[in-house]
Amino acid sequence: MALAGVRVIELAGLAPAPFCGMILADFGAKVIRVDRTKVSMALDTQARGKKSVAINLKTPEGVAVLKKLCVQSDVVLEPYRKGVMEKLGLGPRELLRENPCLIYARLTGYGQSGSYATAAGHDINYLAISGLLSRLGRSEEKPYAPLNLVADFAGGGLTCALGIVLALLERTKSGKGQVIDASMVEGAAYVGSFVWKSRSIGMWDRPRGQNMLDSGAPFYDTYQTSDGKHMAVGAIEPQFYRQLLKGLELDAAELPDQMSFSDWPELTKIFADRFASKSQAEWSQIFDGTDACVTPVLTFEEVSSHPHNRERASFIEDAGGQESPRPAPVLSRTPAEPGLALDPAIGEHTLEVLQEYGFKRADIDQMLAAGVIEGHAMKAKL
Ligand SMILES: C[C@H](CCC[C@@H](C)[C@H]1CC[C@H]2[C@@H]3[C@H](O)C[C@@H]4C[C@H](O)CC[C@]4(C)[C@H]3C[C@H](O)[C@]12C)C(=O)SCCNC(=O)CCNC(=O)[C@H](O)C(C)(C)COP(=O)(O)OP(=O)(O)OC[C@H]1O[C@@H](n2cnc3c(N)ncnc32)[C@H](O)[C@@H]1OP(=O)(O)O
Repeated sequence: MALAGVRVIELAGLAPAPFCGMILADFGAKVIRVDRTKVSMALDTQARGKKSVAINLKTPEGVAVLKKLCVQSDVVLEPYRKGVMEKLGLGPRELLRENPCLIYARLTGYGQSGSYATAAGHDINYLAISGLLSRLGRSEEKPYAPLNLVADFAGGGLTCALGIVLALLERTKSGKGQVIDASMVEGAAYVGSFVWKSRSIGMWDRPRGQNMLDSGAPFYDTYQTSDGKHMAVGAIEPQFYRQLLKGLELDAAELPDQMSFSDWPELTKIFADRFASKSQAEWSQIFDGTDACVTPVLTFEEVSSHPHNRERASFIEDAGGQESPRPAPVLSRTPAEPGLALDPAIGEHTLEVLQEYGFKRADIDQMLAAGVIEGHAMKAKL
């Protein structure tokens, strides 16, 4: 796999950093998640392929353990509020002094500087400060956050993973590590570059929800079908729009022009009436195999059995029978091989990992007795 041999220490976080760690693990990195002690349940639902060690970082011994892990690793990924790692004595200065090759990735909402740097926040706040949230939502309605996909995952976890891979690539030339300041505000804004830069061609001149790609246009929207399901329509180009009209059995000569903004609400009603006259399956049959850019809106229960997804094996099932998306993109020679085992329990691999990183069994036992580390597998054996 592409990242085979890369060792990553991931400090346990809420959602974006776990996703970043999962991407690295999917593509072959050895990812060790550092959990807190005295925690019964892992909040990391993105733990595929990771190992877990539980260390109490509020003890000097715990800090020393983490340092020793980081000295032998390529990447440390931390998801805490600015200043938390420094308070623990685990800031970049300390860790890079001991391991100058270390890539120190800091994934936060607001970044490591600026007046919001130490403020708590979540996806919706970062999206708001990026400017993007102001553009999301239907006409005459308040802004709407599309799940926590944009800041947490696209602008956060994924962008941070890109930063880590770039730093690993650069390190092959310089031999040096570096610090990555991944701000979800900036990552989200960057993901939104198209919106920013396509203002120059008038793409966003109209209020929220009245533009071509933000649910303003009748040919770029979803429509309810007679069975209460939905179809997605993305017939932008004239040749595809003609096919949409053909499928809907509408005559272009009797309709307003496709690009007549003022007629879009009327055209939307006409399309909505048509879509409401047949079931999703009937519309799928009509549009499948055409270039009308019309597809059924599938539920999570339906996606893996849709012929296209099934043919590409786009979804995988883990040992617990839970489905999830296959890692993307697909590399021809060194594709990802996602682990299918159940997610690790907190501290499941403490003993195994510490021994692998050179800790003596007697020292491990001592730290275990003192509550510096915890290991469930270890407990079972004792
Ligand atoms: C929208 C998403 C968030 C969705 C997440 C949800 C899936 C989950 C959120 C709440 C969960 C529920 C809840 O916990 C209650 C139940 C718990 C139960 O166990 C399970 C069910 C629950 C219902 C549970 C279910 C779900 O999991 C939830 C619903 C996001 O937007 S995520 C993005 C968030 N933002 C960031 O990540 C940006 C960077 N981080 C931060 O800004 C802050 O970390 C943050 C997120 C604001 C949290 O601030 P907080 O004050 O809590 O922490 P920090 O200031 O960062 O400090 C961390 C302290 O912890 C110490 N520490 C860390 N590791 C260790 C260790 N190994 N040992 C000892 N101590 C450790 C560290 O030293 C810090 O201590 P100090 O405060 O003393 O400095």
